[in-house]
Amino acid sequence: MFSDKDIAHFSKLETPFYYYDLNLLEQTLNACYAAAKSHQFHVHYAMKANFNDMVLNKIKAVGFGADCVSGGEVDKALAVGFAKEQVVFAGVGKSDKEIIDALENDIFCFNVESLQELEVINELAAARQKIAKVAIRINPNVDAHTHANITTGLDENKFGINSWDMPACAALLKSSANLEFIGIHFHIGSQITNLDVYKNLCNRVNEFAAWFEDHGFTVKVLNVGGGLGIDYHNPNQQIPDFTAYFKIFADFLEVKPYQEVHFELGRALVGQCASLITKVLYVKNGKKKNFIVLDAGMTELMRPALYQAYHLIENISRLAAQASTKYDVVGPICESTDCFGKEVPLPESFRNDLIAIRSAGAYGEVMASHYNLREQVRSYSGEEA
Ligand SMILES: Cc1ncc(COP(=O)(O)O)c(C=O)c1O
Ligand SMILES: N[C@@H](CCCC[NH3+])C(=O)O
Repeated sequence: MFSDKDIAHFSKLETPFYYYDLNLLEQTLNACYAAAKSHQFHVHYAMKANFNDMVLNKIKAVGFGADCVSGGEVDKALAVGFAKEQVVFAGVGKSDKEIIDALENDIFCFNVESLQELEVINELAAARQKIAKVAIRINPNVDAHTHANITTGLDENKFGINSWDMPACAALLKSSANLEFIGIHFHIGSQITNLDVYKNLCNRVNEFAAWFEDHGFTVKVLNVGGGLGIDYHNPNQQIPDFTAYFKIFADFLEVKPYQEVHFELGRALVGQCASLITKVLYVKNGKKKNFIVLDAGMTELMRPALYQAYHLIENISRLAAQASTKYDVVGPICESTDCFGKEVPLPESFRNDLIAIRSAGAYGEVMASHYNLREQVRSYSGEEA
């Protein structure tokens, strides 16, 4: 929800830009931290969701670790001051250079996604007289019941090591002198709103942890990934129910006294704290359709074009007016999928009206591109208002 002061401030800034509500971010982080702490759970923030400096600084200050998916993210996490013991490196395609840099930086662990990657990390660690801590990312074949394009834990997905490869994985771990097995890792998908799927995940985590322990390994870390969704239809009910989320794991995971439970939340922490603020360039009233053409497009926020994702769209120049007209709200990019919403009910809208596209804090600014040689999208926070 924007105050009159916010909107007056926006009208002085060049659009389009991401606007971050850092107070809301802080409240969300504190709620998550407290809920996790009550079960002694550890959270590594999934940096891929948003690596804007303003956001990362708040997250680091609360005390979360960083879950990184590229050498660039590892470097950034260390540069903004996350402790190396709190940096985890995941990803299905780590390059040799990225692995070497992470080894040199002595990060906490690698979440390993294939048998070949285990061999490569062992070789690269041996060449440097290092011991690499590894957690095995297991593909548990659990359906996250989310959009197919953001499901990661089914047999047909590219992520993780499949259950039938566990004997080979155990053998490799035993024969690899430069690997230290610390635990198991899972991530079944993103924007999960049906919390019941996490019960299925917990059952699989329990089975795999028992399997590794039966085969002579000590499983110190149970990393269950992230994926908690947000309510894109109600951006003003902003803080996800972290208590209910963590309670599922507290109730259904079998945790031994020497084990730690790790989470990698992204979207739930940052999703509601930003909006993309854009301006109406043109209004086109056709016979079949009315169009609003914005100065932001899929180059600034790709989710609708990529996953037909819903984001609430508001004309914040006319908040008091009735939503009397239906518009297709589109961007300036030369692609027909460059559309933020079809038949969106809005007040009658005019050139230069400010439009807010809500819930854009996660996978928004970080997925922006230069397609059509667009300028890099700007960002501001309420602290500058
Ligand atoms: C391995 C891993 N961990 C954590 C996340 C964070 O997911 P989310 O933003 O849905 O919490 C992702 C992205 O889906 C991921 O691939
Ligand atoms: N980028 C996706 C989520 C993918 C999560 C990364 N594993 C989104 O915008 O919803």
